[in-house]
Amino acid sequence: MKTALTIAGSDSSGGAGIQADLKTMIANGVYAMTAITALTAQNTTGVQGIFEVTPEFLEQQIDSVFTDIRPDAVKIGMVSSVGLIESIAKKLKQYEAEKIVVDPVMVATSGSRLISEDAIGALKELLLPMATVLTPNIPETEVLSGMEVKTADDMIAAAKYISETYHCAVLCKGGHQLNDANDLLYRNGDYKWFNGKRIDNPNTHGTGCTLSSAIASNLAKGYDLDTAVERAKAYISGALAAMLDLGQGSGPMDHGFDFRGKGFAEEKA
Ligand SMILES: Nc1ncnc2c1ncn2[C@@H]1O[C@H](COP(=O)(O)OP(=O)(O)OP(=O)(O)O)[C@@H](O)[C@H]1O
Ligand SMILES: Cc1ncc(CO)c(N)n1
Repeated sequence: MKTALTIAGSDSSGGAGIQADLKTMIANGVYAMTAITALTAQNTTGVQGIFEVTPEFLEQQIDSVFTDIRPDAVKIGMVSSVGLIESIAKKLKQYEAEKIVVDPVMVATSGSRLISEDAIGALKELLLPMATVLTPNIPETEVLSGMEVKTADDMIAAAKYISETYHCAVLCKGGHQLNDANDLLYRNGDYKWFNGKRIDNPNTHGTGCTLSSAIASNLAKGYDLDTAVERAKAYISGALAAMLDLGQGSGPMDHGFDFRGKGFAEEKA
């Protein structure tokens, strides 16, 4: 079985972060492992608290994983401080990790900030150049490029800048801000649109985490980047289309939609 590691923060409400990553990886057919950067006390209405692990303990978790079950792909999500970013960069270099998906998490869907200002510099300098693919949404694309993004052409210009500056492929997500389901992949001086069907669902907590984990899972299984993005978008469309409606804010998706109808969930219930 292929394996994937998520290095990210825990979301107590289960819709984003580590929990979304685990659910997504299982649903996409890989064995999932975790290195937790922080615990958040969080729900669909906001983030009530953040408790970071120390860089030393994050390194210990990454050591434990790589020295035993080597991940075929790695997804990096919420990393809120410079020390944690330095630890991840050091350890992934040491273990020569491959297929790294970086989701440059900055602000939760609920509007809460998940990274310190100085950590953005470290993210750019240390993690972006290691990424097989980077998955910013529009606001993150603006921060990373220093450009304003209001149109599809702006997305192309900003993704080109980020890709050329940090030498990585960039999947700029249209998301809730621009055209919902249409994402742009910029790579090696060329670009390609992945157009999804917009699903009319206000519950989008954790969409970014879910997409990046689904891409990492499919890269782990050996699919090329285009196919991995295609398959990840099909998975997220299914999870949104299941129309789960939980909580008082922007709720989570149904990560297990594909298990149902096969008798599995019902039999085990
Ligand atoms: N209503 C929708 N219908 C279909 N696909 C969607 C919809 N909203 C978002 N997506 C897709 O979900 C994926 C995640 O994009 P999005 O921009 O929402 O991420 P994000 O803003 O990083 O998420 P988060 O809210 O977790 O921070 C993208 O592939 C995007 O195209
Ligand atoms: C822990 C965590 N990571 C990422 C996000 C982004 O959606 C979130 N809300 N919480």
